[in-house]
This record gives sequence, C-alpha cells and structure tokens, in this order.
Amino acid sequence: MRVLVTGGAGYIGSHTLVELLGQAHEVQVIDNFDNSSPEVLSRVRKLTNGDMSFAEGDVRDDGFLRSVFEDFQPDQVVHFAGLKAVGESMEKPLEYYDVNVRGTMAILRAMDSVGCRKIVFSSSATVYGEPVYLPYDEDHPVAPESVYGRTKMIAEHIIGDWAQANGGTAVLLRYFNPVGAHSSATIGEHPQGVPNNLMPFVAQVASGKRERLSIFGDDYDTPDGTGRRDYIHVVDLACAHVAAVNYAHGNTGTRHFNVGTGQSYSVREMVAAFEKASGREIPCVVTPRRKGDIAEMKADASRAKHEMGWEAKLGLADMAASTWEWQSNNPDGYEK
Ligand SMILES: O=c1ccn([C@@H]2O[C@H](COP(=O)(O)OP(=O)(O)O[C@H]3O[C@H](CO)[C@H](O)[C@H](O)[C@H]3O)[C@@H](O)[C@H]2O)c(=O)[nH]1
Repeated sequence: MRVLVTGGAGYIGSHTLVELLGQAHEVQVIDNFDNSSPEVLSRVRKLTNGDMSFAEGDVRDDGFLRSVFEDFQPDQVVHFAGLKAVGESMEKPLEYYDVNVRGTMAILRAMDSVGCRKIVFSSSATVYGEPVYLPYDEDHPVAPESVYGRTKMIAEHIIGDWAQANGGTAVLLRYFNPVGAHSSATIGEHPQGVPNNLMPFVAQVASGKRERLSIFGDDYDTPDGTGRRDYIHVVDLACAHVAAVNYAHGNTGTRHFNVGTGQSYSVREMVAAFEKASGREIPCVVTPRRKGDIAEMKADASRAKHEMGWEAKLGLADMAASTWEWQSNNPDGYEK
C-alpha cells in the first residue's frame, strides 16, 4: 500500500517507518522537524535499506499538503504529527488546538482532494481522564483533564465525523505509555530540555546527565505508593500501526483501539528494572505529587488482539534494556 506518514521523524513515527518499510509498503513522510531532526530519517534509511520519499513542511499548510498528496496519491494516511507535552499544552492552548486540531482538519481536506478515505490516528489514553473503572476499555467515558488530551479527543471526533460522512475508515489508536527504543540502538526518544516523562529522565540519571530522579509522590493507593502506568515498548506500538493499516484496508467506519499491554508497573518497579538493565544505581528522592497525575492507568487491550490481530510481545526487561542501549550509545540524541 501507499502510506503517507505525517510526523515520521518523531519518536513513534520513526519506529513505525521501520516496521512499514519492513512490510514493503511504499512510504511518503512529511515532517517539519519541530521536535525532531533530519538525522532520524537517514538512520531509518540505513536501518531498513528501504526507500521512502520525504517532504519538509507543516501539517497546517494546505498548499504544501495538496501538492504532496497529489504527487503521492496515498491509499492511507498515518497521522502522527502534533504537539505532545501535557504541561506545555496548559500554557499554550491555542498553539495546541492549532497544530493538533486544525492540522488534523487540513490532513483530512488534503485526503479529500485526492479521494483518500483511510486514516490511522495517533490518539492517547489520556483522553479517558480519571478512571471510573480499570482497566480502561474503549467504551470507558472520555474526560481528558489537559488541553493536550482535549485536542486528541476533539481530533478523534472530527475524524470520526469525516469518516461517517464519506464512507471512510478511521482507526483511532489510544496509546498508553510508550517507552524503549529500536534494538539497533540507532533510533529512540530524545526529548528537548528536561524530560517530562519517567523513562527518558531515568535514562539521563543513569548516564550521569542528571543527579537524581524525583519520584512524584509515594502516597498513592498502590502497593508501593508510587504511580502505576501501562508502559508499552515503542516497537510493539509501531507494529500496532502496521496492524492498523491492514485493518483499515479491509474495513470501513470508525474504530477505537487501546494500545497497551494490559499490565501496569509502578515508578519504583521501573527504576528497579532500569538499574538491572544498566548496572547503575538510580538515586531517587520522593517529592510531592505532580498536579494532574493519577494513581494508575491500565489498558484492556483485548479489542486490538481480537480485531486487528495485534498484541504486545516485549516486556519490562526489553523496555529497560533498549532504553539504556539507546541512551548510552546516543548521549546527545541525534546530534553527531
Ligand atoms: O520525573 C518523573 C516523571 C514521572 N514520574 C511518574 O512516572 C509515571 C509516568 O509519568 P510520565 O510523565 O512518564 O507519563 P504520564 O502517564 O504522566 O503521561 C504519558 O502517558 C499518557 C497516557 O497514558 C499521555 O499520553 C501523556 O501524554 C504521556 O506524557 C507517573 O506516575 C509520574 O508521576 C515521576 O515520578 N518522576
């Protein structure tokens, strides 16, 4: 299939390119390198020997999109491009709505211009908000607590309405907590500045870049008091996109899928796994809870298994080991 990937130079996008090229799909990438680097794409090319086309530009630029779509004539779009920092979204709401919501609308319009009717969308488990029950299934009420989460929820609705109106296909993937890196240690996550997320922060403590991890609260109602999340290996997550592209090929309508493992781990369990993988001690200090954090998030991922034939295969040890391999081989990320 001819698959157009937006945000292909990002963390999840780049791992997905590797898996799509591995399945011999024809791939066109667009990215504006807002939070990524051209080096990512050259590493993906080396890794796969796969050929892909690339165009640099913004998903809000209708003229740019139209010309790329007309040239490539995609069968499907996998739409990753967007802003993703929860805290920043509360400070810059209009920017988040602009990129994540208006950008999604521009993509749908460009798809209309060439009659492309199938999209796989990068949504987030954060749309669920405070759990009414756990594990979350896809019918759990949606009540995001951040601007970021609301942009994902609104984009889901817009894509669903678009699919409904034109007999199209919308596969909406709600990711849990992506971690880890490709086994080659040539692509991985490289956050700019101080990492917000647990694993990149832990990796930087292990490598000596940061002194210690702050554990945000150990008084949650969990066995060891620290927050629990459903961490999913980014390579498993990338494979879920290949499954979603295949699913979209054979189906119409809108379908939501949780993409998680169904298993949660605490902050302390993640730190212990990382210490084991790296052979280094991670100094920790307990600080007050982070605003907006909840005790536990966990997916019911059975729909993805039954309907897309996808399930996570890689466990905690792989997540920790690959994060460490990536971090220790690329202490400055993609900077040479
Ligand atoms: O320095 C840190 C960073 C995190 N944590 C804790 O580690 C856990 C995971 O935190 P992350 O920031 O890594 O991930 P979140 O679950 O907060 O959020 C992530 O997963 C969500 C979906 O589950 C959304 O997708 C969101 O965008 C994404 O950042 C939480 O208990 C958090 O309190 C710490 O103790 N110290």
